[in-house]
Formats: sequence, structure tokens, C-alpha cells
Amino acid sequence: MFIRALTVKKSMFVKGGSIFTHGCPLFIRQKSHHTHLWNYTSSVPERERLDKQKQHMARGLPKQKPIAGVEQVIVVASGKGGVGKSTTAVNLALGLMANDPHVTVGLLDADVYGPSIPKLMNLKGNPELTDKNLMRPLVNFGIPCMSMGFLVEDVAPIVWRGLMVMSAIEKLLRQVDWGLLDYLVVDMPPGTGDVQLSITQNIPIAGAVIVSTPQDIALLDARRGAEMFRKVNVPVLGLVQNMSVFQCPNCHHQTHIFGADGVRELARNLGVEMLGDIPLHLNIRETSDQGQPVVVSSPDSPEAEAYKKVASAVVQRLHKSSSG
Ligand SMILES: Nc1ncnc2c1ncn2[C@@H]1O[C@H](COP(=O)(O)OP(=O)(O)OP(=O)(O)O)[C@@H](O)[C@H]1O
Repeated sequence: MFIRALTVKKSMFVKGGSIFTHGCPLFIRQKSHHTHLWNYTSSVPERERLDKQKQHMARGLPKQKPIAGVEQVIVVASGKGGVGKSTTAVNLALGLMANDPHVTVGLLDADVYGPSIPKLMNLKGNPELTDKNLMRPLVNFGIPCMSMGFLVEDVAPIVWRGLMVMSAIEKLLRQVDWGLLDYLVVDMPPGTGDVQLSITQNIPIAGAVIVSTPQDIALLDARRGAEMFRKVNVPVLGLVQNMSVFQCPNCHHQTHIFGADGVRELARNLGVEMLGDIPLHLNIRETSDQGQPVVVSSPDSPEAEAYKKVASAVVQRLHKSSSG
């Protein structure tokens, strides 16, 4: 039995290391995917994908399998916890849609130990199962979301052995019916451990966005994150500098609490792009806590504009990297 301490919802029970919900095994039984989804044609040139696959396998890494129905996967990562990665992932996903209402965007919370997407996206409940035994994402603000937080109690400590975590990640990647998505934004767990590696090795990733504050200790970890992605052949789309400047709402004096330009400098050192600069702002914290992300609750505010800029920089970089 892999589970040490995990409280599951009433409708679930744990048996032989698998989690069952509504009487259906979520985490063990591997069902075949929708054939029509696998046949979905990607606009990323096939040859480029195959080249990447070849390079990947030449390095002795496992064969990557696309997520059914998903055209491009964007991972949002940080070396260090608490730097605003989840807030950025949510507002990036919403920013992609705000910039182009025709695109379809999904959000996957891969932070299995500390899932925060349910709170940030104001979502609660168990995903229903389709007739193919796939989990149906919960939807808010037009974005389908999937998170371990929908499968365990809010306050349950998630204390899993490595294998159980891998199994959970595998099922979050493979047993969700996303429909057809242009972009799947993945909120990664902080750091550069097994979970991050396993995700990068199992699915083709169009690019990684790395979030950091301009503080030395966060920058060091952000550099490690960028280097990990490079090692496993994932293009680093660029860095987002978060909480760089605080403007006093009364006197408008600006303070660089965590430093001014550390992330910009790191981007220069690494030879990657700076995708944007998000201020430290009360509106971002408050709207996040209320489950009303700033891009939807104050779409015209400078804070929301900053996230939308990041979203358009990401799309530009994706175009650049797919056109060579
Ligand atoms: N630019 C910002 N201005 C104000 N508050 C922010 C900003 N970015 C993030 N926060 C707040 O900082 C806290 C941490 O943010 P968040 O949960 O996104 O970080 P994280 O890197 O995903 O953390 P973890 O690694 O623990 O999941 C949250 O309370 C969030 O509302």
C-alpha cells in the first residue's frame, strides 16, 4: 500500500494502492483514449515534433506521448515555492483567452502536494467520469481545470510515497477528457525533483515559463529550473519577474522590496527572454484569495494588463520556436 496518510472524499475509497471514486478506478485502470482526439492534427509542424522526439530518445529518455486533444502544453514553473507561480499560471491562462477569445485554454494543477488552482479558480467538487472513465475537468471563467485538490479533502495532508505521486501525475496527465485545447497551462510543483522530471519526460512540452522574484535566493533556484528544462530538451520560453515593485496606494512611492532587476539580469545571463514584470499589488493578492483572478475581476487594471502582456509574449515565443 503506497498511501500513508491521505483523507479522501466520502465518495471515494482506497483499495490496494488505487483511489476509486463513484465506484470507478481513477488511478489504476488505464483506459484507451478517444480515438478522434488522438487523430487531432497539431499545427506544430510534425517534422519538428518528430525531431525533438528523436533527440529526446537519443538521450535515453522515455518516449513522450501527447495529451489527447491538447495542441500545446505550456508549463509554469519556479525553482522556489511561494514566488507567485500559481497566480501567474492562472492569470496567464486567462490572459491567453482575454487576448484571443477564439483560443481554448485548459489549466492543469500538477502541484499534487499543494494544489492551489481550486481556490484560485473558485472551483470545488468531484470531477464526473465520462462513459470512457475519463475525468471531466471542472470549468470556471471558460477554463477547464483539473487538480488533485478536486480529489482530496481541502485540509487533508498529502503524504505520499514517490510511486503514488507518479501514479497520480500520470493519471492527471492521461485520464482527463480535455476536449480540444489550443493551450494547456500546467502549474508545476516548485523545484526540480522527480515530479517535474517525470512530467517533462512523459509529454511533449511546447515551452516553459519560469517565475521568480528578483531576490537572490529565488534567482538561484530559478536558474536551476531553467537548466533542468534545457537538459531535458524543453524550450525555456522566458522568465517572468514577479513582485518586483510595490507602489504605495497613498503616496505612490515605489519600493523594490525583493530587488529591482534580478530576473531581467538572469534572463540576460541565460540568454532567454524576459516575458514580463508583474508588480507586487494588493489587488492581485486579494482577487486571488477571493477566487476572482485579477485578469477577470479587474481586466483593465495595470496588473491585469501586465499578465496579458506576458500571455502575448508567450504566444510570440511559441510561434518563434515552432517556426524555427
Ligand atoms: N504580484 C503579486 N502581488 C501580490 N501578491 C501576489 C503576487 N503574486 C503572488 N502573490 C501572492 O503570493 C502568494 C503566493 O503566490 P502563489 O501561491 O501563486 O505562489 P506559488 O509560487 O505558486 O507558491 P507554491 O509554490 O507554494 O504553490 C499568494 O498569496 C498570492 O496571492
